[in-house]
Amino acid sequence: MNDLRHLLKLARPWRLRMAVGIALSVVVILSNVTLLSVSGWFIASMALAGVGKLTLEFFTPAAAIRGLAVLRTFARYLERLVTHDATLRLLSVLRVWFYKHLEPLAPARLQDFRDGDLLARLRADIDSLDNFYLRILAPAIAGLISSIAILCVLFWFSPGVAGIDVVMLLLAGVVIPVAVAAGTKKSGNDVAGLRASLQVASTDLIRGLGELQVAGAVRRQTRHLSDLSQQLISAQRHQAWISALGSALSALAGQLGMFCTFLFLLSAVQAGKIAGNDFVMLVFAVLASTEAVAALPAAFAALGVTREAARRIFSMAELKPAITLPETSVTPEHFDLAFSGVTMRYGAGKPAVLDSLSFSVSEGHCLALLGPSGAGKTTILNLIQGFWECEGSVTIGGHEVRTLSDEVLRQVISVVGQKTYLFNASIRDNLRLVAPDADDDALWQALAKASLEEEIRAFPHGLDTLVGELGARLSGGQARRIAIARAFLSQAPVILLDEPTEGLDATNTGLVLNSLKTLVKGKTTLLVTHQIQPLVLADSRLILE
Ligand SMILES: Nc1ncnc2c1ncn2[C@@H]1O[C@H](COP(=O)(O)OP(=O)(O)OP(=O)(O)O)[C@@H](O)[C@H]1O
Repeated sequence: MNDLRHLLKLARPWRLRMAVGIALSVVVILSNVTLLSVSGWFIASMALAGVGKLTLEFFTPAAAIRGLAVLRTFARYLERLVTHDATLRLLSVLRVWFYKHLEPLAPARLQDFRDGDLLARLRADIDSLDNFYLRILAPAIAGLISSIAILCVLFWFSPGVAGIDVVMLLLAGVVIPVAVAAGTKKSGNDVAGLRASLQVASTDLIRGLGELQVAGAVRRQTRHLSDLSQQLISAQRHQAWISALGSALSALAGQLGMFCTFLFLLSAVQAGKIAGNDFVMLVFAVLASTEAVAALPAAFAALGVTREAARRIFSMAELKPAITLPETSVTPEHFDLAFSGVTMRYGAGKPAVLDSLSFSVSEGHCLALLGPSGAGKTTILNLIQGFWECEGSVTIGGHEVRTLSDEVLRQVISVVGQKTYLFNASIRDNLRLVAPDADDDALWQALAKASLEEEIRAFPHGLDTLVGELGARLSGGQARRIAIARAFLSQAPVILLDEPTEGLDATNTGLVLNSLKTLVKGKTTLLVTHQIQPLVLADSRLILE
C-alpha cells in the first residue's frame, strides 16, 4: 500500500482535476439511479391513473426523466474527459520522473537489471498505473459517496428498505471485491513479472538472432518465448475469469436485493401502507443502486497488477546511485590526471580490484595501461568518468572527480571504446549527439580527421544515411571511426581509449591509428590495449598486475 500512497503523492498536482472527475462520477451514478427510480414510479403511476386509482400531473415527471437522461449523458462525457486527462497527465509525468531517477543509476546500478526488464518497467509497468486512478481510486470513492447518498434517501422513505440495500451494497461493493482482490493477488503479481520476462526474452531473441541461428538455438529460444507467453495468457485469463465472476455475483446481489425489497414491501402495499407507485420506485431504486458499486470487482481485480507495477517502479527509483556527483561545479583549468592511493571494490566485502594504486599522467601526455585480463584497466577508466565511488583520490587538473558535476565530466572527457553505441538514426544525428549545434561543415571536418569523409561522401545520402539498429549498416571499422569523429567534435581535453583497434583488420587499424594520432595530440590520454600497434600513441606505459 506504501507504493500506492507514493503514487498518490506524485498525483498531488492534479488533485483538483481528480476530485472533479470523482464528483462527475457521483453525478452520473446518482442521475442513473434517480432516472430508473423515477421512471419506475412514473410508469406505475400512469398505470394506476389508467385504471382510475389516482390522478397524475405527468408533465413534471416526464420533464425530470428527460432532464436526468440528458444530465447522465453529459456528465458521463465530462467525467471521461476529466478522468482520462488527469490519468494521462499523471502517466506522462511518471515516465519523466522515473527516467530522472534511472539516469544517475547508470551505469553502475543498472548492470543488475536486464535491458528488457528496464524497458518493461519504463513502458508496461507505468502503463499499468493508469488503472490506479481510473479503475480503482475514482470508482471506489465515487461508489462510497453515492452509496451513502442513496442510503440516506432510502432511509427517509423506509428504514427497512435502506437496511436491505446496506446489506446488498456491502456484499456487492465490499465482500465480493475483496474476495476478487484476494483471488487475483497472485496472478496480478505474475502478470507484471511475466510481462517483464517476456520482454527480456524477446529482446534477447532479437538482439542475439545471429548467434542463435549459428548455434541452431532459435527454436529453443522461441519455445521459451512461447512458454512465457502461455503462462502470461493463463495468468491474465485467471484474472479475467475472477473479475467476470465478481461482476456477475455483484449483479446477482443487486437482483437479490431487489427481490428482498419486493417481498419486504409486498405486505405493506397490500395493507395500503405504501402507494403502488412508491413501491415500484423503491424496488427499482434498490436494483439501480448496484450501479454505485458495479465497477468495484473489476477495480479490485486490477489491484494486484497495479500494486506490483508500482512496487517494481518505486523499488527501482529508491536505489541509491553508486556515486552522487554535485549538480554544478567548476571546470578544471588544466587536465593532468592523478590516482593517489586508490582502492576499489565492486561492492562491500568483495575483493579489491585496485589496491592503493597511485600514478599520474601529465597534461597532453598519453599513458598506456597494460596488464592481464581482469587487472582493472577498464575499472580505472570507469573511475575517471565518475561512474563508481572508491577510496583514495582520483583527480583531473587537481579537482577530485567526485566534486565535478556530471555535465563538466562529460564535457571534459571523451571515450573511444571497442563498442560504440550508434542510434538508429542518420550519421548527422549520431555525430551531433556530442555537439548539437555543429553545422555540416564541422561534421565533415570531424569525419575527415577520423579518416571517414570519403566513405561517407560515397554514400548516396551522405550525412543523411541511416546507420540501422546498433549501426548495423556500417562496418566495425566505420563505427569505430564515427566514435573518433565524435571525439574530435566534442573537443574534450581528456581522451580515454579502451581497446580502440580491437577486432579491426589491418586496413582499418591503420586508418583508426592515423586518426587517433591527430586526436590525442596535446590531449591527456589513457590508452587501454592488449595489442602492440596502438602503443605508438603512448608516451609512457603502466603495467598493472
Ligand atoms: N561492474 C562490475 N561489477 C562487478 N565486478 C566487476 C565489474 N566490472 C569489472 N569487475 C571485476 O573487476 C575486475 C577488473 O575488471 P576490469 O574490467 O577492470 O579488468 P580489465 O583489466 O579491463 O580486463 P580486460 O582486459 O579483460 O578488459 C574483474 O575481476 C572483473 O570481474
